[in-house]
Amino acid sequence: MRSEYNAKEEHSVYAVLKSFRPAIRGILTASAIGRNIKVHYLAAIAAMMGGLYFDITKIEFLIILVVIMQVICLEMVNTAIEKTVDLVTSEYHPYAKIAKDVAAGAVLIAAIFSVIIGGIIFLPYLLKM
Ligand SMILES: Nc1ncnc2c1ncn2[C@@H]1O[C@H](COP(=O)(O)OP(=O)(O)OP(=O)(O)O)[C@@H](O)[C@H]1O
Repeated sequence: MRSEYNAKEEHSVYAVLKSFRPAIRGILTASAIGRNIKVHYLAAIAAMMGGLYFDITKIEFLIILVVIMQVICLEMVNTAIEKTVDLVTSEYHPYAKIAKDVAAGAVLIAAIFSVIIGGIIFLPYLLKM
């Protein structure tokens, strides 16, 4: 009976809303401590304003939004991995190096592709000016 009651509590709307709190705290913390994420935010704002200015199509705008979401989420995961590695060791360790380098590499790949995708979308509009 007791476990059934707990399950109900855990699945209540309040419990679901409460579970958002650490997630929102994570977004704010990553925004405050991350240097690169601020650059991503600026690029995201510029891309969205460019999209509005050039009146790009709905599909193009959706692609821009997906790319923005991808880069920002990867940057946050990168920060989480960096902090986890720092928590585990402050000593030099080859595995720590691999973990941090691979996480940073994932962000770099996403950022490079976002520039390419941005170029493919915006270049025709820029050339028409
Ligand atoms: N404990 C460690 N062992 C081995 N190499 C490490 C270790 N910590 C960091 N490194 C190396 O140094 C690089 C930079 O790590 P650092 O933690 O300073 O991250 P960062 O990229 O400068 O990010 P930020 O400045 O946002 O913290 C890593 O990519 C990795 O190659």
